[in-house]
This record gives sequence, C-alpha cells and structure tokens, in this order.
Amino acid sequence: MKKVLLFGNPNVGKSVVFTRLTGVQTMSANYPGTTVTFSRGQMKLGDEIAEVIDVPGSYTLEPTCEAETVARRMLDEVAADKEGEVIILNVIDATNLERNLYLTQQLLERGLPTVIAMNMWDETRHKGIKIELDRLSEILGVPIAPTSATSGEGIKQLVVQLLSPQIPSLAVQGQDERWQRIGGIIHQVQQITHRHHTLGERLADASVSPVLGVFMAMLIMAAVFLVVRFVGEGLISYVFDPIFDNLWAPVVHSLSDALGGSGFLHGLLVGNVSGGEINFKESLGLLTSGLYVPFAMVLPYIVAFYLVLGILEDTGYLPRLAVLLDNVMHHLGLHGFAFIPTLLGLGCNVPAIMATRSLESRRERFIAATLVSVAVPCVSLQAMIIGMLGGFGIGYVFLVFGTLFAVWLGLGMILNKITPGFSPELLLEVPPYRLPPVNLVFKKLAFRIKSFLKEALPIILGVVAVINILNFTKVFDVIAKAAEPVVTGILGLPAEAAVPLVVGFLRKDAAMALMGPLDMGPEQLVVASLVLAMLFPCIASLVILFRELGKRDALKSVLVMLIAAFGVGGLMNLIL
Ligand SMILES: Nc1nc2c(ncn2[C@@H]2O[C@H](COP(=O)(O)OP(=O)(O)OP(=O)(O)O)[C@@H](O)[C@H]2O)c(=O)[nH]1
Ligand SMILES: [Mg+2]
Repeated sequence: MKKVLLFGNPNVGKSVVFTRLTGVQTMSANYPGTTVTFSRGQMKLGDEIAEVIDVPGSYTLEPTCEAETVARRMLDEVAADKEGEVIILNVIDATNLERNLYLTQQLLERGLPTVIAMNMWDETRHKGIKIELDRLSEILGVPIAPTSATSGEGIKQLVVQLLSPQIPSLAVQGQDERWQRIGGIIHQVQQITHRHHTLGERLADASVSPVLGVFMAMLIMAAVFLVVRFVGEGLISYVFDPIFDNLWAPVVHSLSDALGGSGFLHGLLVGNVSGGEINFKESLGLLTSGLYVPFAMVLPYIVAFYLVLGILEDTGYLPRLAVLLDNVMHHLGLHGFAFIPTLLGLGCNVPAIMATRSLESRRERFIAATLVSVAVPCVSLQAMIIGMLGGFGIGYVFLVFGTLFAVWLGLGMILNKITPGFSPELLLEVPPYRLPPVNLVFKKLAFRIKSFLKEALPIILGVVAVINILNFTKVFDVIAKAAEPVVTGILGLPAEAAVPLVVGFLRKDAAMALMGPLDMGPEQLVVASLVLAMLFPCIASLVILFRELGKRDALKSVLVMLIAAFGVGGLMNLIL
C-alpha cells in the first residue's frame, strides 16, 4: 500500500490537512506541539487506497525534543522500507516560507517522492505576501499545491498532485549552505508588500506586553472561569437535572416498586432508596448514580471546559500566555511552554502527560509530568468536587482548588531544587492570532465528548456494579480495617473511605461518587478530595506516565505523589 507522510514545521496545519484528506478526526490547535505522536488514516489516491500518517511537527531532522525524535524515526523507517511506495507530503506555512524551507531542504535531500502543500494560503493575502509558486516548484523540483486547510480550499488539487509526486535531486548540504540557498530562493520567489498594522495586530502586541498583557490575562482567565461555570451549571440546572428529575425518576421509581424495593437486583439497578426518595448522587445503583454521575455531574463540565479550551486553543492565545508565565514557570524548573500541558491536564491528565513530549529536556518532562499527575485534577474530578462540596458552600470548593494550586507551586519549587539537570531558555514560536473556525471547534468538542463517554461510561458503570456485588462480601471490611491507621489515623476520614481511595485508581469521578454515602462533613470531604486528587493518578494516566518517563522516573514520580498526598492530607486534617 502507498504511504503518504505529512511532514512539516510545528503549527503549519498538518493535522487539519490530514483530517481533510482522511476524514479521521485529530487534534489541531494554534500552538506548536499539538501532535506529539502519529495518527493514521486512509485516503483514496486514484484507484488505490493509500495510508496517510500525520507526523509530529519538527523544525529540523536533527531532533531537539521527543516529538521531533518520533518524526525523525518515522522518516528513517519509511526510507529504509524498500517495499512500500512512500510519498512525502511536506506541509509548509506560506506565511513563514523562509523558515519552513529549512526542513523542506532536508527532506528533499532524502530523495524521496515529494509533494508540497503551501498551506495558510488564505493568510498570505492578508499579509501582503506574494509567492511565485511555479517558479518555486521549478527550483525545488517537486509539485506544489496552495491550500487553505481550514476552509478546504486547494485540497482537491493537492490530491491530484499526490498522484504524480516528483523525486527531487538535491545533494546533502551543511547547515550554512542550506540557509544560503534558501536566501537565494526567497529572493527569487517571494515579495512582501508593506502594510499598516491592523487593530488585531496591535491587540496582539498588547497581549504580550508585561503590564497590559498581565492585566488582559487576568481578565481572560476570569472570563474563562465564569463561562465554564456558567455553561456547566446551566447545563446541569436547566438540562440534565430536569431530565433526570422529571423524566427518569418516575421510571426508576416504578422499577423500584416492581422489584419490591429491596434485594440484590434492586440494589444493583436502583441502589439505596431511603425514605422512598431516590437520591441520584448517593443511591449507587446502575440506573441511578451509574448514569447520573457521568451524564448529569461530569458531562456538563466536560462540555463547558472543552468548549472554552477549544476556542482558546485555536485563537493562538495559549502560547502568549505561556510567554507571560515564563517567569513564574522558571521558578518551577520549567519554561513557559510547560504551562500548555498543565492546562490540558485540567481536562484530562493523559493528553497532558503526552504533551510534555514537546519539552526539551528530560528534567523538564519529569517535573511537568509529575506536577500534572499530583496537583492538576482532571475535569471529571473537578466536576465531582464541585458537585459534592458545592452544596456545603463554594468556599470549600475554593479551599480544595487553592490548596492544589499551592501544592503545584510549592512542589514545583522543591522539584526544581532537587532535580538534577537544567532547564533551557524559552524558544517558543508564537503563532499569529486566528479566528477559531467554528466547524473545527465543534468537531473537536464532539470528538472529546465522544472519547469521554466511550472511556468513562463503561468504567463508572463497572465500578458501581462491582461495588454492589462486593458489598455483599466482607472484602470492604477487610480493606477498611487494614487501611484504618492511615485513613483514619493520619487523614481523619472514616475507615470506609479506603475503598473510594482505591477505586480512584480506576476513575476519580467514580471514586468521588463513592464518597457520597459515607456521610462525611465538609472538612472531611475537603481532605478526601485532596487526597483523591493527589494520590495515584487513574490507571490510564499511570500507564502513560510510565511509558513517557520510563520506569525509573515514573517510580520517582509515584514516590513524590505518595509523600505529597499523605503529607498534605494529614496536614489539612490537622488544620481543619
Ligand atoms: N488561516 C488558516 N489557518 C489554518 C490553516 N490550516 C491550519 N490552520 C490553523 O492553524 C493552527 C495549526 O493547525 P494544526 O493542524 O494543529 O497544525 P500542525 O501542523 O498539526 O501542528 P503540530 O501538531 O503542533 O505540529 C490551527 O489553529 C488551525 O486551525 C489554513 O490553511 N489557514
Ligand atoms: Mg498536528
């Protein structure tokens, strides 16, 4: 089968081109380092089906970070594979031709069949950039198609070009020779006309200026927080709660009656019904909490958070925030860019830990991944904390989040002191602001909602079912008894809280739901939420942590986690 490999600098639109060619949904966002591993898909090329691979972006074929290593390895593999027919699809950001051509030259030196997509073609018009594509194609010796991937313009022509890729002949050169040649090419094919700054550009400058920028950042973050809360709470109070209370509750009530109000099957499906009232949060039946937790407590915040994150990602504001936060992050042994994985972690720790691949040193990856696993609760857990603690007063919710933030800062500073190695300076490319394409924002949101439901629903239902089945055995008593010295002694929680803490290993939202029936006071719930958030990340994140950091660093990370969780949990128990 033919293989089409998308290569190019970070943030040039490879993933959007990939989705256009294959229909396979991938993540795209307006900052470098969105794709850190490859996605595969298929496209029709003439009469054949070809495999298409979206490769992480790289500036050069001499890797400087894990994401670039992945790209380089991919190229070496296909070059060595004599069997299959390979086409290199080099995606170029036409508004950054000069810089992009460096990788292009390195690719052409490989002598593989190549086609170039001159992407962001729409933006060259606004920026007064003129590129003579015919001339450029002649010089480079490969076909070039102008594309605007977000609107889909030019993709058809690109597919036609992919039918007849050309094999370039370019001798391998040194770095200086390459830049020299590029200088000559740019001189021949590119013209830039002078323009005045637009309002958008002035705003762009302001958003990274030290004083105004920080002020704008605070406004934007406050707005983000308010919108997430508004959308999340709105969905709960006006959509999901009414559905559960008015439509679903009567169904469950009749079922409960039909099952005689007690017994094993009743417990499994409906759960505890005390005083004839169904409490969706605490009943712990498959049809009560099993559905209410994922749909009416977590999903609304998933929608709210990822809607806002998706927009933020596509505007190009995040790398600017990273620049502004560079100073703060340096105290944690990280550079500003590490802020982006951290922010992703507020959605889900798995992609966050993956995203640390775009950080340059091992030390940074260790610190960033550890901080995410310990102190950054995923949106599912956050939603449950809000749902369970919010009733006692929003102050308790802030206490949990504030403590986690303090842990993030404090632990970062400590790790910065004790982790050997050094953190390189910030060399972050800041892309231009872009208007988020509405269709892409919603596709991305739908993709993330689907993955949440696919991953969370089976596990949450599984936990509820297993807990019900185990309730009849003495296993829980044994766990509680064994854990009592720690759970009650150090953390001041009821011994039974050991069970949810163990379940946290599977999913934190399910675990938090199990805390509900334990009748804890708000202070205890604060401690329980904190320990749950900081103790082991869920199994999915833990697997990724080991894969990304390697066994040694991952074990160190787990050790840090245990100390931090019990240290902070114990301390809070003493204070509260
Ligand atoms: N205006 C415009 N924006 C585009 C075009 N193609 C992609 N974008 C935007 O550019 C940004 C980067 O797109 P991605 O597909 O994530 O880029 P990538 O090359 O995969 O980036 P990495 O995975 O980080 O290497 C996104 O915000 C896209 O919406 C285009 O043709 N025109
Ligand atoms: Mg990408």
